[in-house]
Amino acid sequence: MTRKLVFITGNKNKLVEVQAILAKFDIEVEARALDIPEIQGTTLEVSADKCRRAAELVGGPCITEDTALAFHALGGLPGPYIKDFMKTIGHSGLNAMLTGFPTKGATAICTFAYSAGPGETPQLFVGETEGEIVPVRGPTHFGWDAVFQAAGTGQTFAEMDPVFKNTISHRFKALTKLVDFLKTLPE
Ligand SMILES: O=c1nc[nH]c2c1ncn2[C@H]1C[C@H](O)[C@@H](COP(=O)(O)OP(=O)(O)OP(=O)(O)O)O1
Ligand SMILES: [Mg+2]
Repeated sequence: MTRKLVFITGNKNKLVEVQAILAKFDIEVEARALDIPEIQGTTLEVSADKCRRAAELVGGPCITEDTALAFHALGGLPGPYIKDFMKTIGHSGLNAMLTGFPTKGATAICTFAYSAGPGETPQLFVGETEGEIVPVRGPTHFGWDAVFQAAGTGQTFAEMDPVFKNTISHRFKALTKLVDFLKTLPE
């Protein structure tokens, strides 16, 4: 039976990837384009709080997702604050931040959260993909895709066939964990 999930996100590119990945698991995604306020804290704290607020807003079960980009040379920053960094300093700024540091290594971290409804503690599912920050290569329409070269591929996420990105990405890895969890719930 096809399962339906309500996904609260203001990001159309995320939605496209989530729908493509979950279609393979026979899960239909109903999107609500709400921009949920995000607190400061660890990626886990930000993710759990975002989902708690989303469940209150929609009044039922839902999923949310928070994406972080952790630079190894900077102790994991910008982490969950990558969106503000992108907006403020852009692709070249992300490269410039690492000038003089011995490693350009970065971890893309995706944290999905599932809440069974208002007042229900969100369950978290984390996926990570290793890579490094490189000068822009490929289309620039999705966040930092064009400056993140995934380890072992020689390609930035932006250069890749989207179908391939969806088999190695932080998002794919987190979603497989969410799918395993959903299988334990009644239909
Ligand atoms: O696979 C990705 N490849 C490249 N860039 C990405 C990816 N996934 C998220 N991103 C960007 C979007 C935003 O600049 C930041 C995460 O912030 P984040 O708060 O999780 O996303 P968002 O505010 O755009 O949407 P949402 O309404 O789901 O919170 O990293
Ligand atoms: Mg956000």
